[in-house]
Amino acid sequence: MQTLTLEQETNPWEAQAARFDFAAKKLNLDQGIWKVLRQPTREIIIHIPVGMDDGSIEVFTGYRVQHSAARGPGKGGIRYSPDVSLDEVRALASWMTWKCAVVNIPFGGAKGGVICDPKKMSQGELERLTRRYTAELIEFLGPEKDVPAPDMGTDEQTMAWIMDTYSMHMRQTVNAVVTGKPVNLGGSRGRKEATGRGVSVVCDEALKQLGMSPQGTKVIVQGFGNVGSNTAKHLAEKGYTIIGIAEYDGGLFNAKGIDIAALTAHRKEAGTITGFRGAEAANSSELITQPCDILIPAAMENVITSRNADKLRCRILCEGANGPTTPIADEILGDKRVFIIPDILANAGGVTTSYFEWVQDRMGYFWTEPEVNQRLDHIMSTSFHDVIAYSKTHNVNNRIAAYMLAIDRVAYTTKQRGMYA
Ligand SMILES: NC(=O)C1=CN([C@@H]2O[C@H](COP(=O)(O)OP(=O)(O)OC[C@H]3O[C@@H](n4cnc5c(N)ncnc54)[C@H](OP(=O)(O)O)[C@@H]3O)[C@@H](O)[C@H]2O)C=CC1
Ligand SMILES: O=C(O)CCC(=O)C(=O)O
Repeated sequence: MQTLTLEQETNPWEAQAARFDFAAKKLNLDQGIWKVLRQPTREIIIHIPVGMDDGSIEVFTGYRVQHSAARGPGKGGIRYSPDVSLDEVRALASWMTWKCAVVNIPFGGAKGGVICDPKKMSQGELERLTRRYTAELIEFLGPEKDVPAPDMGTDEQTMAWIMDTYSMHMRQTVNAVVTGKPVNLGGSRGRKEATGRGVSVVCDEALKQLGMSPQGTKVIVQGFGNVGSNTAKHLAEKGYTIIGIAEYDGGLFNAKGIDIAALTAHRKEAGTITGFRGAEAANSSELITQPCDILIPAAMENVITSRNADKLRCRILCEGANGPTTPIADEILGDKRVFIIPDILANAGGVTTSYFEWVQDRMGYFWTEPEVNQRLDHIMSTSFHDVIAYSKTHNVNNRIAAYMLAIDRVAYTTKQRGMYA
């Protein structure tokens, strides 16, 4: 892994491939299956014309990558961002395959993205973009084929538009085609908070593993979107002290702990975390290198690289975001004995509750929020211990253990089905 160039280091697809190759080698994976699982099955690129509010026409590029359907339908979010690229979506689709396998739910992996800036678009423009993106993908999506969900820049309204467009084409309401929908359209209770809740469960398990307790445990969270804000909320409710929040447009620090409920209310009103009176303003990139017990990157990829990994001063790194740490940074953090809870385990709470949503939609029978949360907590804590056990048995770090566990499960199914005949 040390031979990677800086360009490869920050390319999410190369980062995914480096971990995959390393884990596959450790598993002594059959060469043929290795080749099958190393590449996505299908990569779709579309150019989407959208009538803008000012009367002009814009053309947006979108992707849907389906990595593997060995264990079930493709599953994974759709990202709206100006920086999204095919390599990023490829990596995210592969991570979905491994993530679903780590938590042992019956899905493969897929991911979508559209190059656009949702913050600069009106609701009408976003709706037209989403509907045409869905229409272009119509034959590739479906409850038994590929089931999208929200990711950065998309939300439950986006999912409602996808569900409606798909249903119009099918001439009937098909709510199981997406998850992360509004509850009254067949969304699952608990889905909105599920990723952050799941992050908090694996933090609890890590503390037990290391002989620590939530009281007195200091946490810094990067990102205060869906994952970051809900992670902070659940950890604060459990007694952890959230001392820092690092957002794109500025950070906050309070050694005594930030009142997360008050910050959430402030952000709702002001549209930003900056200007919050209950903490000092702080530089976001410096904040993630401040001493803390747990650092939780919950914003985007490549925030921990060879350039800053040696400066981190956390005991635990819990990856709420997908791909926040590069392979070279992994090695540096390994030398520093940082306990890493890898993304494909740590943030799997979202897709796990998406699985519950898909199950409920197909049954037409909906669970209460405590029922959903209890099932989620059970899967997250069991999966944490599965990964730790794998890491001990095979004498590898937690990330490689999670990849090995996942690859082993997907390889087994691929082979058993004979998906190469
Ligand atoms: N939503 C889900 O259920 C799941 C999401 N994930 C992953 O979690 C991560 C976050 O997703 P999600 O919370 O849904 O996305 P959101 O769009 O809801 O939130 C992302 C947040 O990160 C902030 N941000 C972006 N770049 C930076 C940066 N460089 N430094 C600090 N903050 C930054 C954004 O700020 P601003 O608004 O100012 O741009 C925003 O608040 C992604 O990696 C995603 O793939 C993983 C599993 C499930
Ligand atoms: O909920 C889902 O189906 C997928 C969530 C997602 O995109 C992710 O886990 O990265």
